[in-house]
Amino acid sequence: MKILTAQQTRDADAYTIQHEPIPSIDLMERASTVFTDWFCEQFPMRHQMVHVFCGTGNNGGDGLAVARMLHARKYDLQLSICRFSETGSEDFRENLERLRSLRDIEIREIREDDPLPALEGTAIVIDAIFGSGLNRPVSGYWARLFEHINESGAAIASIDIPSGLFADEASKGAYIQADRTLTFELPKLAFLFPENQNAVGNWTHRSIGLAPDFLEKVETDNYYIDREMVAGLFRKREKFDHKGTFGHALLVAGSYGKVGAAILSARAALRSGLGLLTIHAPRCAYEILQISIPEAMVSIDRHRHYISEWPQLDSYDTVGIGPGIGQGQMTKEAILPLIESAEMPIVLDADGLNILSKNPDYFGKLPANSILTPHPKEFERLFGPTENNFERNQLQRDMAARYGIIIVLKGAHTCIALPDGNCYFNSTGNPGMATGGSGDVLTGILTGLLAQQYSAQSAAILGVYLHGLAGDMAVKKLESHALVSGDLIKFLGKAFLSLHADRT
Ligand SMILES: NC(=O)C1=CN([C@@H]2O[C@H](COP(=O)(O)OP(=O)(O)OC[C@H]3O[C@@H](n4cnc5c(N)ncnc54)[C@H](O)[C@@H]3O)[C@@H](O)[C@H]2O)[C@H](O)CC1
Ligand SMILES: [K+]
Repeated sequence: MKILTAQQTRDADAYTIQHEPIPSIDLMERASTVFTDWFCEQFPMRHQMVHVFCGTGNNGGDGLAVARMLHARKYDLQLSICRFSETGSEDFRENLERLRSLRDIEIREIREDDPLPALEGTAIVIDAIFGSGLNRPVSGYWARLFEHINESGAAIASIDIPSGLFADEASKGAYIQADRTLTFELPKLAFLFPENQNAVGNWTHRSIGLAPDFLEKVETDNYYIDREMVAGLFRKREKFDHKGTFGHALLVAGSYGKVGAAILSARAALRSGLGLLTIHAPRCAYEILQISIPEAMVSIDRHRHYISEWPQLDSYDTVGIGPGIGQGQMTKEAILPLIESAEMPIVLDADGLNILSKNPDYFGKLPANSILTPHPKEFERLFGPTENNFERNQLQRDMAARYGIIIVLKGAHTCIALPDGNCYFNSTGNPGMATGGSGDVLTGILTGLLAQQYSAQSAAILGVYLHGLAGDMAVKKLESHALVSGDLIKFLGKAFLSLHADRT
């Protein structure tokens, strides 16, 4: 699914009006009906007061239409228009007329420096003040109004985007802190960054029927990973496939006290359909690995506690490096030449990344299309600090392009930056997965998929999605406090199965 900029959304809007064709007031009516239906599902109780705050642009027009629709559905309403402009957009004015003709909804107007309106903590606020047309940060009196609404204790539902938030750049002014947001047609980039989590709350998107041919053609470099995209990447096994078809991976993992990371990663690799797995680990891990993962072969380092060498790479389709290896001098001296000698895309995680970050001259030696999986702190160590998530996203994109690698920045919406400049944001996963070993599991999945000859791009998108999906399935059975990373491996099979269902 594509992510569009505010300008592209306006273009989609205009194209739909012209080519469907549909009068713009009717498109607003359609959008408002979509919001109203969603709102009634979210807040089915009709005894709470609903206070609709409207601006004077088209987002405000939506708010007026929604008020009319909720009135017809017997909700108790109060309505306030924030008078930024005396005229307002054409569709705003038309909806104001329609609402006035009902006569039984009181329409209050708020002008700059008026006393702030009374707002009950038990009310529900519908935020229709600014939409995607916001063109400067909100400050002064209107910022105080936003603060008043945010602090009222009322539940807040935003139409399209929380007012004051920019859809595709960092937000500097005041913004509404919604509990829930329904956005029209496609997700907005700002929703995917953690700094905006307290603005968008629990968000969802629904189609308002914007022109499919426009959405098909419009060019973007941002995508939201959905089931359809992933089902298209996933390959089913054929009758005459054998273990040789599914590749042989080498996993370089573990050190004294961190053999568990190697186990988690190895199990995840095997559960993602890998043909053969060899784990290269220090001597202290030998019995532990042989007993806990009978499916894997073990290549033993001459050092008892740390990795200090690596096996010949000729017989492997890929190498996963990092889980639990530590950052000792010996390990560094083994890992850096390993990176340099690999001729196929590899997966680099955890201490593998930390070693790399201290040796930036090795960035350029990474095999093309290698997958790096930093969390935000590791990303910062690798590529430096940034002011906000939009800047960090740009840096991620630039680094992926410069070094011809895939950077998987882990987070609530893990972002996969490809060498071609495109970014894919994940839609699966939950806070229960923020637990030790979760990253080791992802490394295993990615290594397993790469060895099976998925392209590095497909492996990254499919692997990240499956990892989150397994977490979503696990959390339904276990609740997020109780989830441990080993559970992700247990639910990988179910996650694969659900993709099967989409392919048949
Ligand atoms: N595109 C769609 O798919 C549809 C969108 N709809 C809704 O329309 C809004 C976008 O409406 P637009 O009129 O372009 O913008 P806003 O309502 O956000 O209002 C902008 C309005 O306010 C002025 N302004 C901007 N920033 C500030 C500020 N900081 N302080 C004061 N005034 C400001 C600006 O000059 C404009 O006049 C979209 O989000 C949807 O909700 C349609 O209903 C249907 C399809
Ligand atoms: K809004």
